[in-house]
Amino acid sequence: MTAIEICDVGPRDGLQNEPEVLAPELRAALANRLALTGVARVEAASFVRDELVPQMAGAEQVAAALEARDGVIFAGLVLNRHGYERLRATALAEVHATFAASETFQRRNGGSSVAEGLARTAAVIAAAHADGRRATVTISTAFGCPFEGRADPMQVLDLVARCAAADADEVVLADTIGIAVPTEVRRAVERARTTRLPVGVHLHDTRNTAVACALAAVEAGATLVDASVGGIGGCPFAPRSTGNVATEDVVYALEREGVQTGVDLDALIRVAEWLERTLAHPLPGKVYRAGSRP
Ligand SMILES: CC(C)C(=O)C(=O)O
Repeated sequence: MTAIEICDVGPRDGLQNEPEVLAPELRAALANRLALTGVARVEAASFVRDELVPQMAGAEQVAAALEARDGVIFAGLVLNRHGYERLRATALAEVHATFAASETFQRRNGGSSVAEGLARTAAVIAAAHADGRRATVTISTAFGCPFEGRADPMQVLDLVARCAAADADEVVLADTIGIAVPTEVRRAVERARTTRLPVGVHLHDTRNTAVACALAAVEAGATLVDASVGGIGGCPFAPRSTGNVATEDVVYALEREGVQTGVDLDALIRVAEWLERTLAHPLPGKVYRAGSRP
């Protein structure tokens, strides 16, 4: 049986698009609940400027309120060395450095060119390794950009190769605007694996293709799937973007297809129910409403 890792990005990518700003303690409570469900990793915080993403303010307080648990890695997202310096002062074991494949998106989201985003990422990887931390690189808009359209698969492969040359521990291909279909994802994962880096995918369900894309990615050898409990999320810098694929929807499909995720689906559904009460609105995910079985 294949086994893969699930990274729940709900406390970061999910909550960053909620109209209500949750206090750091509540965001940490979500991460701690997720850590009890068997997910391998939780992306708990984002070390970005408060004025750009107010929902992520107080990342240090989130990190301080996390409860360490065997077998679960808590990670934080950064865009540059400044973000990494903030993360460095915390106990987070893994950094997720990110830049975009598209020039326009990288300019809006990261304030730089793609080349500069890559250089910043390389600097984060070096600093993280010097501190004994794992460094994953997430390439956003790896399938398409809201401003430039479809991504060039060969340009994305070149970026993956550059991440490998910069000694990344893993690369994650992000479908920021939920535009990909399974065949594209399968080919992108296969190409990225030629660099010998472990490859993950980060999927948004904007066009209802994300669960199928996750299955295709795993068939192609992806070892990590990012997803968000309840399917919350979006991107403050991508017009009309919607949530990440719901973690419980992906776990249901993968497990039924014989892929081990290590996640207790019923426990995860209880977290989605708690989140629905906390946010006081229904979440986009399907399985938490339908239940894990008839
Ligand atoms: C910023 C990145 C990591 C992201 O969340 C996305 O591309 O969806």
